[in-house]
Amino acid sequence: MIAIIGGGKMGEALLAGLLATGYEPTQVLVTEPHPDRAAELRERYGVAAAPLADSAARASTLVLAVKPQDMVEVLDDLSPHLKPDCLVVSIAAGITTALLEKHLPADTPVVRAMPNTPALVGKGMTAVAAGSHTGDAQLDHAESLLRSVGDVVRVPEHHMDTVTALSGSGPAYFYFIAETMIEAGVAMGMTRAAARKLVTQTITGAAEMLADPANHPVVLREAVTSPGGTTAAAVRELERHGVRTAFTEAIEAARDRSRRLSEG
Ligand SMILES: NC(=O)C1=CN([C@@H]2O[C@H](COP(=O)(O)OP(=O)(O)OC[C@H]3O[C@@H](n4cnc5c(N)ncnc54)[C@H](O)[C@@H]3O)[C@@H](O)[C@H]2O)C=CC1
Ligand SMILES: O=C(O)[C@@H]1CCC=N1
Repeated sequence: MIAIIGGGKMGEALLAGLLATGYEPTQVLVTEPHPDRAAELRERYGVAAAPLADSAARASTLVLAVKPQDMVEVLDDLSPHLKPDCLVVSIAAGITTALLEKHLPADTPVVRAMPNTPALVGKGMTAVAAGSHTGDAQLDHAESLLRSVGDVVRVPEHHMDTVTALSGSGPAYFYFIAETMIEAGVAMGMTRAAARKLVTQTITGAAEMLADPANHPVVLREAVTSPGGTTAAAVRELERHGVRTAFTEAIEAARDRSRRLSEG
């Protein structure tokens, strides 16, 4: 039995992914304090909602999908009820395996994971790191659960705040760029629908080319940049406005925020 604690955006994405890859609704429990939301998940997926103590007592794997700020309270509440040898997987930004272990029974195997919202369409990118009592088989199990919503890589835990800043928050950066490009098209007189179509297909196509490891981003950009042409004019403006530095500092800010989230 798997229990998902927190039926928000990411909890639902994981729930949908598990069911889509062969788990039965009877094998999954959800703990969600908002009754309307719990009812919605029950109706949409046919899974049972359970109080935290029941989920902790029945599940052999717990997936913690609550906000980092709620994590310590949730750990303290579930800890006395936890089934022996239960694997605890947290997807919360910034919450270290050391913090999880401190608030769980001694020797509890934990995995810290960082997915992203494209998990909702099966195209997530998740990084995982094991805690100090987690064996290979348990990490494999966590990885296979998360593979139900996309790709998974293993990283040393000291990289998890950087992962959070790159791929965890990353979709928001691309939406920010998309929004800006669409509005630029609208400002130049295009309909929003037409600008959106152009921008969306451009991002999709560019992402597919970038996915081939043989294609370096600089080489791809050079191929678009005709001598004396339009792209060179655009890139010169991006450099003049310090967009490269802005992105680097934005990603550093996300990493630093992730680091601070463990401090409460
Ligand atoms: N949204 C994102 O792009 C990503 C979020 N995360 C992490 O996933 C976690 C959840 O994020 P979202 O799904 O975006 O948030 P959300 O706010 O949509 O979901 C959190 C859910 O937890 C529930 N909850 C609150 N207290 C609870 C308790 N005591 N017991 C059980 N459930 C409780 C809330 O009612 C809510 O439905 C966070 O820790 C976040 O850092 C990780 C990767 C990406
Ligand atoms: O913004 C956040 O804190 C969460 C973690 C990564 C993406 N969203």
